[in-house]
Amino acid sequence: MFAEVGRWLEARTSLSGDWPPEAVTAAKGDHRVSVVLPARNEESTVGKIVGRIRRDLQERLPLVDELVVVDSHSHDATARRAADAGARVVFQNAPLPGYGAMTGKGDALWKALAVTTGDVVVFVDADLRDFSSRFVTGLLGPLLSDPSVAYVKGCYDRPLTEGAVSRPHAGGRVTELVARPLINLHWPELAGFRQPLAGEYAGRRATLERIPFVTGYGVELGLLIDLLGLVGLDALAQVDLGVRAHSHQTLDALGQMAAHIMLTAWTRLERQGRVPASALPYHEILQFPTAGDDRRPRVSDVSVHERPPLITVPEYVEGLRPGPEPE
Ligand SMILES: O=c1ccn([C@@H]2O[C@H](COP(=O)(O)OP(=O)(O)O[C@H]3O[C@H](CO)[C@@H](O)[C@H](O)[C@H]3O)[C@@H](O)[C@H]2O)c(=O)[nH]1
Ligand SMILES: O=C(O)[C@H](O)COP(=O)(O)O
Repeated sequence: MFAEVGRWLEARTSLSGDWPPEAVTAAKGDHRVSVVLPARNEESTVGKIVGRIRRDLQERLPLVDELVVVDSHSHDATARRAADAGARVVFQNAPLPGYGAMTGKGDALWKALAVTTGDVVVFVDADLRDFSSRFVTGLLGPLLSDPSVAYVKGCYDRPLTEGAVSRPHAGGRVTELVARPLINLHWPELAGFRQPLAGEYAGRRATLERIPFVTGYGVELGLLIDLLGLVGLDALAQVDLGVRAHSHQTLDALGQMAAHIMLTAWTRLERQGRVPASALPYHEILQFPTAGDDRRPRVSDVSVHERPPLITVPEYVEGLRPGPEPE
């Protein structure tokens, strides 16, 4: 099995430096490129990322046609910062109102896919602290230059930064302790993805609209597993984007994220007939808070919900794409 992974790594891994922005722009041809940033309370970073993409990939080079920030129920100035920097802001509940309101990152991405128009869509997290537009050009390189590639995932080194101290390679705790072991045990073909939970990836609309989106943090794992089934490993690629620094969540929040990842894996095992539907895991977890004064156990709902493939949504197929109305 790992021989196949080795062959794939050799054939399908590149470096962002392999894809100079000018060459990627030249390869764009008739493609239309949308960039989407899902953002929940990211007022401190979203404007800088949008501004960088605008300057480098819209004003200096004609690479990005559409730049959208999905405001994912923020309580801060995320929407204003994003709009001021030049993005079109879509509130998560606005598109496809007939499908009910939901929360979560995966739901934000599904809504973004519904309202954007690019045939190639790039997703970038809005909490990146050292964003470079090479993240976008690196992800676009393989897609725009090779029609057999359907989806490109970013990978990088991940420091763990606490205050002034930054430990190289110590970040990505859910990735290393949960996601990668799960993938190796159940979908070893995907073991070559260094950062399976990376929020930076790009895909062809024609592919993305054919798969479901888990609404919460399971979205990345769900996409990888479902894409493997839909298009096969050779249509997937990864690009090394260098180093990625972001704002870290609390250990308690990461525990909930880990549960989302495990439940998402379970839904795929069940769908693939590898575990019985009757063995549905419990959907709540009890945690002992690791921060603050109140250390009493707390229960969190970690249920995993899902949006259907957009190609099955009549309003989407008929092109009735709602605009960015306020929530
Ligand atoms: O309800 C939400 C939660 C998060 N986000 C945004 O999604 C991005 C990533 O969220 P974050 O909470 O920073 O996730 P991480 O702790 O960085 O988690 C990693 O692992 C997750 C699980 O796979 C992935 O979704 C993330 O992209 C990846 O960076 C950020 O722009 C958030 O603002 C939303 O839009 N809506
Ligand atoms: O991707 C992950 O594993 C989680 O987002 C945790 O990342 P961190 O350990 O860098 O906070």
